Formats: sequence, structure tokens, C-alpha cells
Amino acid sequence: MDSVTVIKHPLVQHKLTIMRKKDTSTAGFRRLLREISTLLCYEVTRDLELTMAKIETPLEDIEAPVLEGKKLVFASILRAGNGLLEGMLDLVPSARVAHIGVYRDHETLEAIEYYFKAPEDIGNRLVIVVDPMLATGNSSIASVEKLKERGAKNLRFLCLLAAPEGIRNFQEAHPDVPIFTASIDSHLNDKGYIVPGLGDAGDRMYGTK
Ligand SMILES: O=P(O)(O)OC[C@H]1O[C@H](OP(=O)(O)OP(=O)(O)O)[C@H](O)[C@@H]1O
Ligand SMILES: O=c1cc[nH]c(=O)[nH]1
Ligand SMILES: [Mg+2]
Repeated sequence: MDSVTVIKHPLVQHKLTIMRKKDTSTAGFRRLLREISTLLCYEVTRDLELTMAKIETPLEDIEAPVLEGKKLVFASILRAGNGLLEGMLDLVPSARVAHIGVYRDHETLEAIEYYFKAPEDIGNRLVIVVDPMLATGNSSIASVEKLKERGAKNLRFLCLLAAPEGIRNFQEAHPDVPIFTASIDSHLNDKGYIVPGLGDAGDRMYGTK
């Protein structure tokens, strides 16, 4: 699993453990997801290029490094992706945003697409696709396909939990897209849920069933 980075920072792992607990409230889950997403964002953007800009400090003029935030697109796979998106935008407020509406059919586990909106020139930008869960991979594979159809060439996928099956499927479909995750869990159960996992991320974020 060459192009998979597991983010082992102790703060990430601690917060993830609390999110996994079945007794963690909806409000607590949402807050932790937002907090953890800032830490994950830090890792997934670690090697971004900086350019030099002229600035005036109170003492002198200098050339100092700046990030070109407008060159970034965060692509959220609805609904649960929005939980990661919020914290990432806290850190990179000038990033552009794409929304991809996809849900899993509970019987077939196929990805059903219902919405797509992305900035026009995504071909010139780094696109970081976010969704807390990589289970079978069907949702993220379909989302990345759609982004590539619209011209995206430089992509990364960021999730909180991944199943080994999903990683294999995703890598087979998109070997050019590196995966970042906080954990590779044990396996998928017969309903396609990640084990031990944390349940249904969207439902836990929004208090639905
Ligand atoms: O890898 P997969 O097997 O496709 O499963 C992962 C998908 O399942 C969840 O979304 P869900 O379908 O529950 O939609 P929601 O975010 O609207 O709740 C999750 O947020 C992923 O998008
Ligand atoms: O375990 C899983 C699998 C897919 N989607 C989720 O939200 N959780
Ligand atoms: Mg869901």
C-alpha cells in the first residue's frame, strides 16, 4: 500500500478513539470531526508549494513565503464529507470548494450520484477529495472519476477511516491518487460497514438513522 499515508499524530488518534465510542453525542462527534479535520489538513498539505511575496514588517521590507490557496480545491463527498470540509476551510479559507452528491445504496452498496458542482478550471489546481469513510471505495472511486471527467489531474483523497478492501479497490481504479487516512481498520462486515469503524458517519454527524 505504497501511496497510503496513515496519520498517526497522537491528537488525531486520541480524537478518533472518542469518535468511535458509541456513546459520543451527535454534537460531540461533529465537534471532534471538525477538530480532527484541521489536523488531517495539516498533514495532507504538508508538501504544498510556497511562493515568495513582498511584504512590509514594522522593521523592514522582506520577501516571505505564502501559500496560493486559490490553487487548491477541496472536494467534499456529501453528506459526511462536509464534516471534514469545515475544518479544512478554517485552515485554508481561500481554497475553492467542489461538492459531489453521492450516497451508497444500502442493498447493492453501489454509489448513486445526485449532485455535482465544481470550480471550472480544476485542471490547474490540486484537488483534495474528502470523505470520512472509505469502505468499499464505490463512492470515492465514482467521485474521483467525475472530477477527472471534468478535467482534474492532480488529486489526493483524505479520509478518517479506511478498510483494506476499499484501499485496494480505490488504488486499482485510481493508482495516481494518494490516500491519506487516520486508520486502516480490520475489514468490512457483510453490510459493507467498516469494522471496528465508527458506524455511519453521516448519521452520527447529523443525528439521522
Ligand atoms: O466506500 P463506500 O462503500 O462507498 O462507503 C463510504 C461512503 O458511505 C458514506 O456515505 P453514505 O452513503 O452513508 O452517505 P451520507 O454521507 O449521505 O450519509 C460515507 O460518507 C462514504 O461516502
Ligand atoms: O462503516 C461505514 C461504511 C460506509 N459509510 C459509513 O458511514 N460507515
Ligand atoms: Mg451515511
